Amino acid sequence: MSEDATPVLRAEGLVKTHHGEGAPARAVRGVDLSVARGEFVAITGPSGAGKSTLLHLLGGLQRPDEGSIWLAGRCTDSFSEARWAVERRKAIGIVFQFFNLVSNLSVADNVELPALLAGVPPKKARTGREALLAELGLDGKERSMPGELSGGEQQRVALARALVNHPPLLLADEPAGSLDSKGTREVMRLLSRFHDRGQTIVLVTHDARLASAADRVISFFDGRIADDAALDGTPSKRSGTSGVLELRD
Ligand SMILES: Nc1ncnc2c1ncn2[C@@H]1O[C@H](COP(=O)(O)OP(=O)(O)OP(=O)(O)O)[C@@H](O)[C@H]1O
Repeated sequence: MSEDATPVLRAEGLVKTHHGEGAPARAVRGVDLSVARGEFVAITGPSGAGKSTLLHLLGGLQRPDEGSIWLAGRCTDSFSEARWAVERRKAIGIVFQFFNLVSNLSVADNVELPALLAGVPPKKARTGREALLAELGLDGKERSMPGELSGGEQQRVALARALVNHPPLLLADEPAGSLDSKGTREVMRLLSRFHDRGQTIVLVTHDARLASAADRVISFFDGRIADDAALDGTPSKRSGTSGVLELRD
């Protein structure tokens, strides 16, 4: 297999049960998934289906009870927490619903931090930060603190932070979930723009309209993939009826 044909992300047999106060929640019940370089995959489904848990497993933020994950062909089974942290810094950008910016760091420092932690020389980190913030319409906000920005602006800072190390994979967990309709449109437009330039994206959303920005939509239900369809009309391997029309209606 040539290097380009190696999936950016592959998962096999993922299972995850949460043990909280109440009954155990079987959030992910056996997921196989392969994401090719340059794909924009949306994972959509109802609240509680297990979407966020799946994304957390894919980004190494939680460990599966069973199953394996490969990043660019490298099996992560033996990764320590520290190794996963390094991978997230270099190979995986993540944006969350509530931005997760460091509140006592400026916009500039929030975006530069992952680059500096990855060993990028300060001058190069600054150049990268400046280019991304300009691209995301945030030049002039470098010295602002996150709390001084609108939700949409904070999410754009989070996007800049996620992309500053040019990770092969971007994971997005309900990135528009706490934004108004203008902020939602903006985030989706930006995700589409980065995808057009080759960024591989896995987006989790309960909103089927947002999912239609992707070129492949996975319907997630009760911890399992119920349907997996490319939006170019390619028939689903998992069901006789494509989920595309339902999602676009
Ligand atoms: N840390 C946790 N401890 C206990 N149960 C959890 C935990 N995280 C998630 N769950 C449970 O696991 C199931 C799946 O949750 P998850 O957040 O993955 O679903 P989701 O599809 O992302 O939902 P939503 O769209 O509402 O965010 C739910 O029953 C949830 O209550």
